[in-house]
Amino acid sequence: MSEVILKTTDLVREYQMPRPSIFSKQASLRVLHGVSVELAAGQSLGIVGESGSGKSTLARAVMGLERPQSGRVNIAGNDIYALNGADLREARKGFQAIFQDPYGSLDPRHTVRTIISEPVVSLERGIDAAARNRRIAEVLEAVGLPLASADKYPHEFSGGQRQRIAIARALITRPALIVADEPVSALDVSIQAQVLNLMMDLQEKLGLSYLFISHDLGVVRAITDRVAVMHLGRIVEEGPTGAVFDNPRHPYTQALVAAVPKPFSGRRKRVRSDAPPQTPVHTATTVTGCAYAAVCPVRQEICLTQTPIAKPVTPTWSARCHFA
Ligand SMILES: Nc1ncnc2c1ncn2[C@@H]1O[C@H](COP(=O)(O)OP(=O)(O)OP(=O)(O)O)[C@@H](O)[C@H]1O
Repeated sequence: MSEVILKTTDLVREYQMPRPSIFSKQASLRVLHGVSVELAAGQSLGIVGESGSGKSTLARAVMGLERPQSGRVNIAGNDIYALNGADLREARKGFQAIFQDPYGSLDPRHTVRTIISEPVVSLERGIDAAARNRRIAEVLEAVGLPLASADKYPHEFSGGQRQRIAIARALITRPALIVADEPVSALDVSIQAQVLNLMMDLQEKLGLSYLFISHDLGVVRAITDRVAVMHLGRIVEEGPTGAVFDNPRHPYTQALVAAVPKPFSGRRKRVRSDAPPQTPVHTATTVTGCAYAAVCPVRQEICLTQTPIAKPVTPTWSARCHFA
């Protein structure tokens, strides 16, 4: 077994509920009921489940943002809630987050340079301006944005570009683990595929590990090696993604999978750039459950659509896609 980058043990998280009256007893809502998950270095673990099942609460607990009432979060050998001060800052460089909303998560008053460099400024206090600028150039290049983007403001970018900025900010401390909470849910389906492909490329190049939270099983199938299914704050099933989705054992997983539209039943398969165009593109099943694909004339990448394209086209195979 390869090195474990993330291990949560019996996480319990409760929220205090408002008292209906001063005479009522304080009630609490238990959202995580002893959640234990494990992620091997360089791999991706998906967390799926209905809205309200506790996925984001788990993400916040892993990120050290909300202390659980009990249980432990261990990242790269560090017990996160046992650390503080310089030790915590050092450990924090090793894990970063990407959130759902590329509009809300970037401060509109700041330039991209300021936004991207914020994690190094707060976690690597001794870093000088030249080293910081080198890091900014490095991460902008990694996410496919021009260096000139650094001096622009978030409103000057599209949703997909903003999510690239969020990814650049997450990469700047050179983390090993990225917690991605619904990172593509707010994006157009065609842009979702580009961002997912970027995340997969970065994983290959940088050896990243992803804790990938999504309610979209198609997206999770595309990007994760293993998946844990959450129901009412408990993990009810965990295993290799293909096996869990193709042969779900828990009735809740069976219901989740059954609720997904047909194209989802396609298996994960990457088409490499040198692969011959042997599969007619109109049979394409996309990562997002769309059934049609066409090559974008601008980006020369496969774009995904929910409606049929006029006629089958032969893509240039300049991007990876997922086929039935
Ligand atoms: N700060 C909070 N105070 C009180 N209750 C909360 C708080 N945060 C979350 N909850 C409750 O915890 C439960 C789980 O919420 P959570 O956001 O983790 O679910 P989720 O699976 O991520 O849902 P979604 O997919 O809709 O984001 C919900 O019932 C939610 O109302």
